[in-house]
Amino acid sequence: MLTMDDIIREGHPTLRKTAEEVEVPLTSENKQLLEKMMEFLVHSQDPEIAEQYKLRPGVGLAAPQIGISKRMVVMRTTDQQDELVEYAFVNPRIVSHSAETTYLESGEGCLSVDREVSGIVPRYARIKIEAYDLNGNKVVKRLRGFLAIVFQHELDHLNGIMFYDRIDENDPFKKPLPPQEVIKRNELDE
Ligand SMILES: COc1ccccc1NC(=O)N[C@H](C(=O)N(CC(=O)NO)CC1CCCC1)C(C)(C)C
Ligand SMILES: [Zn+2]
Repeated sequence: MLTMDDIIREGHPTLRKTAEEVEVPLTSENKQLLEKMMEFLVHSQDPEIAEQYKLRPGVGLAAPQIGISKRMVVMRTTDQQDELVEYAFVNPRIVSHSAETTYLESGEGCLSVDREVSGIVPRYARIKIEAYDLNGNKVVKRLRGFLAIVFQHELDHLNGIMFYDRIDENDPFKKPLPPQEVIKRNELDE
């Protein structure tokens, strides 16, 4: 089983690489890898196992975080109907997104970052994504809320981006402007 020892931490070069596309349908090796990543999230959300192995409560994990530079991510959290959702995505991408942005009031953390980095991490509020699932089937989904944030956080890992890269260092707690306010400002300029 995967434990925190298998998760590489900031400073490891693999976290800054662009991960490679994965051949679909998945080889059994890549399928097993994706299943082990999902198993980590399940374990990390099980009070007994998480306590025993000192696992941080994970809601998402990208393959580069276990040192494997492949475009594969897993997510396990509750959706807006408070239903448990588990996603294993291969070659995921955002095909369209809202102009509106969202962010976690409390900021973000990362399984690969052993320190607090405070500040607002702007994310698209709503996204339409395409990916392949464990069985190589094409998936098209619309995500919003926390799920959309987790997806964007994991997708960044496939492109060598860490959450704190997105915090405005000059004004870490600047709230991203909703687009309608931006439009009003432009009208004033004319
Ligand atoms: C069961 O756990 C929860 C239940 C309800 C709300 C939140 C959580 N857990 C998390 O947000 N967990 C974070 C997480 O897994 N990640 C994923 C990660 O580091 N992926 O690379 C960081 C999150 C920050 C924003 C989205 C994902 C860590 C870095 C704090 C472990
Ligand atoms: Zn992370």
